[in-house]
Amino acid sequence: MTEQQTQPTTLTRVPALGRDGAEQHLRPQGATQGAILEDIPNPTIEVRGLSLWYGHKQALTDVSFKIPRNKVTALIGPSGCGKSTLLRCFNRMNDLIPGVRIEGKVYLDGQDIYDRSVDPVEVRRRVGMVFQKPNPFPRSIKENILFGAKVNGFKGDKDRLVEESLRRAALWDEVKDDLNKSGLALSGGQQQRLCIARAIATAPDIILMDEPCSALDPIATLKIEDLMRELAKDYTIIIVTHNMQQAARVSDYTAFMLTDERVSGQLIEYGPTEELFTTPKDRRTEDYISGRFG
Ligand SMILES: Nc1ncnc2c1ncn2[C@@H]1O[C@H](COP(=O)(O)OP(=O)(O)OP(=O)(O)O)[C@@H](O)[C@H]1O
Repeated sequence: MTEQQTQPTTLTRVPALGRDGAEQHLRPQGATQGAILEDIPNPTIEVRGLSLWYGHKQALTDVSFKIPRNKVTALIGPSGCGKSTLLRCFNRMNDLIPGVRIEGKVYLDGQDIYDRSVDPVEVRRRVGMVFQKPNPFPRSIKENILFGAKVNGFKGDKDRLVEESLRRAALWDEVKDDLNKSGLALSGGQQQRLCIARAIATAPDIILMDEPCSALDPIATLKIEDLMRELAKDYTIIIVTHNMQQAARVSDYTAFMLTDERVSGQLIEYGPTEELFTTPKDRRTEDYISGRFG
């Protein structure tokens, strides 16, 4: 566990709730959360009663919430609580893991992405993903951008696509004279922005980011955080982060998840980031954001 994970966020202002008896949790501990449906009109994603098992092991339990369009939503919670599993449900990446069973619904713009009629490849085009460790292909910068576009049968102006994708990922000025250089020759932060540009090039609606800054230094991290805010003007961004300060800095909405001895992968609390960090409704959220566990 990193130092950042254990430190309470400086933005935290927790309410003075009692520490004992009935006030321990505003919601009964261990209760399945059912629907946590903030009033979010026209969400990009709606999750309803989502549960997931890896073989016999349950990793998500009855998760329901709506993810707002063109905002940054952060998934936070202690290690192993199911954040990455939930994130991977949004582009059907869990389908690729043998033995996975899913119940419940994930609607993308009102369409159930697990419906038989839906092509998972099309889902993954609409829902791009950026991983913890930058993973450019061992090809040129230009080829990295064009790869997904080619797979999707892109017929437009390739040079324009490369430039626009790199501009949107705030990388163009740094690489415009070196487009044939290997993506692997870039710095870690530049590689991550190249991966974001590669995701953007397939014209997604949503970009999933699974701890995108955990392998980066503080300066590269701030650049990616600025970029996330910029990208949220055009895309719905969902980020998994261990770093609560980062969640507080970049996200509009935050979902707090927990696995305890009774229930795996529950959504404990969800709402506007400022509210969740300053006036959490559930004692477990308060304990987590103030560094008392996890
Ligand atoms: N491919 C898999 N096969 C079996 N179990 C898995 C698999 N991936 C995750 N799990 C289990 O599911 C649970 C949730 O894992 P997940 O990676 O989603 O949690 P997380 O909150 O993202 O954790 P971390 O913050 O440590 O990355 C954990 O108990 C984990 O061991």
